[in-house]
Amino acid sequence: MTLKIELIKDKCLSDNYFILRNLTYDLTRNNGEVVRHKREVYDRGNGATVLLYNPAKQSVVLIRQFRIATWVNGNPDGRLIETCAGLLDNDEPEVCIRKEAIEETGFVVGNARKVFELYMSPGGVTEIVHFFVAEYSDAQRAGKGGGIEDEEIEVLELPFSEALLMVQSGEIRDGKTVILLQYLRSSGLMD
Ligand SMILES: Nc1nc2c(ncn2[C@@H]2O[C@H](COP(=O)(O)OP(=O)(O)O[C@H]3O[C@H](CO)[C@@H](O)[C@H](O)[C@@H]3O)[C@@H](O)[C@H]2O)c(=O)[nH]1
Ligand SMILES: [Mg+2]
Repeated sequence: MTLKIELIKDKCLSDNYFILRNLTYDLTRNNGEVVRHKREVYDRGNGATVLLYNPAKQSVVLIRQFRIATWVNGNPDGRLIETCAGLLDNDEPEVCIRKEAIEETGFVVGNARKVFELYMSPGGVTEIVHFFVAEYSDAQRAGKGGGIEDEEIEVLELPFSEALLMVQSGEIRDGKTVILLQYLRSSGLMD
C-alpha cells in the first residue's frame, strides 16, 4: 500500500531544550480515501551507542546512570544500567561513540563494528540510534569515566554471563542495552 502524505500544519509546541511538534496531515490511500491525522512528534536528535566487550575476559563494560524519565514511570531510584551512549550533536555516529566511551566509561575505542540503525520509539519520537560493538582490553582504559558536568555515571565491568542473567531477571531493562547484549551473544564474537 502506498500512502500520499500532505502536510497541513506543523505547530511547534515546545522548543525549550528539544523540540515537540504537533503535525496535522492528510494521508491518501490507494483507493483515494483521505484520512486526517493530528500527531505529536518529539525530536531529541539522533544518538549512538556502543557495547564494549572482551572475549578473553568474557566481560562487557556497561554504565549505571540516573534517568529521570524512568523515575517518573515506575523505576524507584531512577537508575538504569545501559550501554555507553550519547546524542550525535553534529558528529558522525562513530565519532560520537568514541567521545562518549572516553567520557562515560574511560575506555578508548579501537575498531568499532556498526551493527544496526534503529528507530527506538517510532510512535512519537523521531530518534534513530546507531548501534556499535567494539572489543576492548585493559590497556585501553585511559581514565575513570563517569560522564561530564552533572552526569552521575558509574562504570560497571561485568562478566558477560552475568549481564545476560540481569536481562532475564529484569535488572537490565534498557532497550538498546538488551539489543546489544543479545546481538553479542548471537554474533559469535564472544566464542
Ligand atoms: N539542561 C538540560 N539538559 C538535558 C536535557 N535533556 C538531556 N539533557 C542532558 O544532555 C546530556 C545528554 O547526554 P548524552 O550522553 O549525549 O546522551 P544520553 O542522554 O546518554 O542519550 C543517549 O542514550 C539515550 C537513551 O538510550 C538515547 O535516546 C540517545 O540517543 C543517546 O544515545 C546529558 O548530560 C543530559 O543530562 C534537558 O531537557 N535539559
Ligand atoms: Mg550518555
